Amino acid sequence: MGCSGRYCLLTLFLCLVTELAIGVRVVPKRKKEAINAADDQSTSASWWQAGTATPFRETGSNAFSSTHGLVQTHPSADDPFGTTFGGIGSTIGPSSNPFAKSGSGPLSGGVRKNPLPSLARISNINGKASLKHLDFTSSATAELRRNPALSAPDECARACRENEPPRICYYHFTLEFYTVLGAACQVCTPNATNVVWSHCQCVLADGVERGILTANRMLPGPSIQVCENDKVVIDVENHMEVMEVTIHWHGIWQRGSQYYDGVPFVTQCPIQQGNTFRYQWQGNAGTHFWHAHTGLQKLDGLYGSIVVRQPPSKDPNSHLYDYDLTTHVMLISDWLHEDAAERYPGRLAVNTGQDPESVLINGKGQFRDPNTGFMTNTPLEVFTITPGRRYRFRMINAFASVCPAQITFEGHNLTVIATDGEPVQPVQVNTIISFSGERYDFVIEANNIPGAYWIQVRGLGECGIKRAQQLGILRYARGPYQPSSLAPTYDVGIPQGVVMNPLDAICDVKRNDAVCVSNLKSARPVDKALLQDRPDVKIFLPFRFHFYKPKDLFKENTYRNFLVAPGGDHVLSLVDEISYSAPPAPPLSQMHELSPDLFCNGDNRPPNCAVDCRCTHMIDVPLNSIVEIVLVDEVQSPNLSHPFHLHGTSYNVIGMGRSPDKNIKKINLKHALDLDRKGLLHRQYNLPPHKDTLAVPNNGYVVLRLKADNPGYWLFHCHFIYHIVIGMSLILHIGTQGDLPPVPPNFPRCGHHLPTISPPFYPIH
Ligand SMILES: CC(=O)NCCc1ccc(O)c(O)c1
Repeated sequence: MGCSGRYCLLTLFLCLVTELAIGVRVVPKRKKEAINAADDQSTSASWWQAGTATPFRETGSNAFSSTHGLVQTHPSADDPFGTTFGGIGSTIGPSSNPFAKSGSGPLSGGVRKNPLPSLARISNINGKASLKHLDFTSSATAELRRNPALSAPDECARACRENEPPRICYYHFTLEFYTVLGAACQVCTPNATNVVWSHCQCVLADGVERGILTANRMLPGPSIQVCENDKVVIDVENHMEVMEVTIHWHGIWQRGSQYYDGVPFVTQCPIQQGNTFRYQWQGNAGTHFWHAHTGLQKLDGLYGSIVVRQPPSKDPNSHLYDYDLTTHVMLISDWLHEDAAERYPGRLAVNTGQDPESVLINGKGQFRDPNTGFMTNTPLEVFTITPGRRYRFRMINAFASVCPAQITFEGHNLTVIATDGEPVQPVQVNTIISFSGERYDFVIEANNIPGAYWIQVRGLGECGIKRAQQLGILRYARGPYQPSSLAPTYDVGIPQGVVMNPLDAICDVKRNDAVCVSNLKSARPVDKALLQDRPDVKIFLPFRFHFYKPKDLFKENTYRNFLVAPGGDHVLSLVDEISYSAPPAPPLSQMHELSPDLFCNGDNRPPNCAVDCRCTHMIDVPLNSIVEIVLVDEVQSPNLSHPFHLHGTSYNVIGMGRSPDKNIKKINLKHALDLDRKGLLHRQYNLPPHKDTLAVPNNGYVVLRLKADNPGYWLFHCHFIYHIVIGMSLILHIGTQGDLPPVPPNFPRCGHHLPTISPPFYPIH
């Protein structure tokens, strides 16, 4: 079968190129009927169907590439090469801040008075309106007007300089129920120069219509890009009907701002519908991201990037790149074509399991309907580079499902220089495998023949079943927009070469085909105290699933939560034989009101706690103690490696691997303890890398160390979203109540209301 008319089945890769130009219609959710419906509407061509004489794709400044693209106009003070990314910003004038008061202060607009060319090449951040935010709602406007100390998002996304005073960067997120391919997509018509107006509220995703959740009607939501020492203020206005929410700032340590970590019923009460909650924190440097931490909302669209930049002098790897552009942030996410809640607890017949249909790169992509072969024609993400230059890319794995993601750039090596925000000694690889919650920063040198090259993101593990993948384009400025090679398919991908983060977890031998996370070396000093032989506290944490027999689960008057895994098993998550359940109010702000009986851990199990023990799993460690955590994978499901994320601080990866004992088919706590006693747990103390999210190899273990110097209640959990909701979490409680900053004034409260039952007002007959 080949191409039939505009469509093609098997020779999709050939047609991808032509499809972009001729505009194939979108594949809607309900397969057959809906495609016919789309056929009926095809006479009124939508603007993303680039069937016009001057397809917007040719300009490089359409709405989609404009937030992440690069055009050759409007050279700025910071951009000696004239390769500034203009896009939207270049169309709406010189100032990013529509409220800019000319003359003085942080609101004085985007024109820099004292450019520092020596820094420009390192951090080529254009101070103009390059970041799409759509957050100038009346309340955001009012706040910026009211408070002249605040800087707007585009003023904060800038080159960072050593002696520059910090800014207060203000963001406003409006959270709503929203739609992919809603009517906004008919309103955002490109103008004569093919530039879509800056407040376009069209969300395209992979071209498949569905209801979603958004912040400021964008996918991903607004990007927070600031300099180290800036203060970041985000007003989160929740307009999601009948939904509570919290936002977690993944990778931000929240030192001194413990109350703004965004964990429901741990650090705050969730934000009710109609309420606004003001988060404020100062970020540690690095590539991070924000996402909803309540329920499954993250998977429905509530996420966005955070970049905290530093002056080049503070980054040990700054000599390795020329540009660190706001547009070269690469957030990858997995994507369903229905609400995430459709898969929880999970179905038995259709749409079983929790595996995504699709993958997005910065919220963009195309989708090939496996039943029809039809492909959507929505735009792919394009990253533009200039020949000879070296670019820092900041990749964020915002996946929510269990699939690892593999990212490969055709014709280009990747030099990994940081992970989870922390610098590492550079290593050159060809492909990076990452897990939910991880970040990898890498340098790409534009040293190939100027042209366009494919970027491929493949979902591995369970995603291999549906062959979920996505493509993007790495484009040389002034070159063609379309790669000359065939589009890589799931099965015939870009050659993989050296792998960062191999799934086989063979990390204790020298090899030249792969680099394990535990082989990375920190590029900043590691606290000596962390590397002592005996940590102050040593915690072994095995984790697994409890498999329910339906007759035990569906008993009269019992309502235990569970997940229907892809194979139909009904499972509950256990860490150290405990399934985490949230307390009714946050211990951080309302500890004195919570019954001590709520809390438990491996040494203090509630009386009569059964095989599916549920309580608020909390482990106390003294402030400033050196803590070692050994995570042991007792899940024993092939293909599944669980990434554990720690809030409040990073840890150092001392070791990872599998049992050296070939007779041991499955590792468990007892065996790991045994290995440790014999000194056979792999540990290495030479500059172990800092991370905050790390996959425990399947049938293996990891050894982590941290200094417990940030007091608070910090969630430590598997970052797979469906595993969080079935209890694969615990609280690492560092220090005591007295070590905490005071509860902010008027901090929202929550909890049960169970007064004594009062006597009736009127006599009962
Ligand atoms: C035999 C077995 O281990 N089955 C469970 C596997 C599983 C459990 C939970 C998930 O989310 C998942 O994707 C897969």
